[in-house]
Amino acid sequence: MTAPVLELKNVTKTYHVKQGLFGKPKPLTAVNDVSLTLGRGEVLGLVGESGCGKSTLAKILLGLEMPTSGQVLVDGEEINGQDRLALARRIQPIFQDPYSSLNPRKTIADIVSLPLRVHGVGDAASRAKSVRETLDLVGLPARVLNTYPSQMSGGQRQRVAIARALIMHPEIVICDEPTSALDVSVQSQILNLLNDLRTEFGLTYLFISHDLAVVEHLATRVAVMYLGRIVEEAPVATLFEAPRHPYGRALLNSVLTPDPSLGVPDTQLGAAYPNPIAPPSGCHFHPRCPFVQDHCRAVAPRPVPIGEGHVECHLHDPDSPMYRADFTV
Ligand SMILES: Nc1ncnc2c1ncn2[C@@H]1O[C@H](COP(=O)(O)OP(=O)(O)OP(=O)(O)O)[C@@H](O)[C@H]1O
Repeated sequence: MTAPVLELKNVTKTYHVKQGLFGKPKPLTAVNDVSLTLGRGEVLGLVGESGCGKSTLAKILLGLEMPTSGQVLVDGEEINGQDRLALARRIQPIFQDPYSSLNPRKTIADIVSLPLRVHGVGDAASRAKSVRETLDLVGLPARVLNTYPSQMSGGQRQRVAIARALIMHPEIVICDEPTSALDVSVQSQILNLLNDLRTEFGLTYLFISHDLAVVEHLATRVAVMYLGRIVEEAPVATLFEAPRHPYGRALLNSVLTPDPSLGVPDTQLGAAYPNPIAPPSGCHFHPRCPFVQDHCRAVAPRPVPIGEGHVECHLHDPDSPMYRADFTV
């Protein structure tokens, strides 16, 4: 891996959720002790079912949520509360639905120049020049400058969102399902654009997607998230050829729903996704795991380094009674 540009160390985010009108708030751990490292120029694909904590992780990286515990480091420097504005210059988001993430009352010129104005970068003339150059970069003509999001197609709107993200010259872009609201015919154009921009500017992406074909196409590494934890992380080829965690395999075998708005792969795992307020004992995946044994119900697995990644499963832990040296799923 190249020098790490972004590191998460034991990051946990716990919300307190009230159930019913008079219920006492109960802890819900949306992100649970996550450690991840992104090398410069890498694309880390983050996959998992709806509710597993992907967006919460993205919000923590964007400074929109503070972690309950753990550290976020950019270029080896820990980011804390006061650094959030500075962080926003280096980490920018592209969200799923460009229509709701773009202010319908603002012109494209206003939308794309907003980050420059918020951060007090340049004067009006230099900002206008940056906007024109950035729109050109994402394949939009200067004539769109004075139009509104409603006058554009979905693909054009996502290009505007990409321009807004890039105008600050960020190092890291958090792409949260950036193509799932788009027509299939437009998706590949946007993916190719993201890929070209990454190569040209040496960008690092965290790429959140439920679409494994997209992740395989774009990512260099993949992290599989389940109930707030990264249960498997590996280079993309390794994960797609031989997933080591039973959940990783289930995801790969999943039939993707034809309706992208659902954003949920059908894992065909039978048992329902667990309630994060009352997670299963031991290994959180045990109620759905085809390899479950009593040990899994009693003891939580620990992350075991394997190759250039890690996996959390007793079958891979040499210290576990379930260890099977030859196990692949
Ligand atoms: N502000 C909040 N307050 C309470 N619970 C929250 C909050 N935000 C998220 N959660 C809960 O945290 C868990 C993780 O949610 P999150 O949105 O991060 O998942 P996700 O994987 O991004 O799902 P999706 O793909 O549907 O967006 C869920 O159980 C969700 O209900």
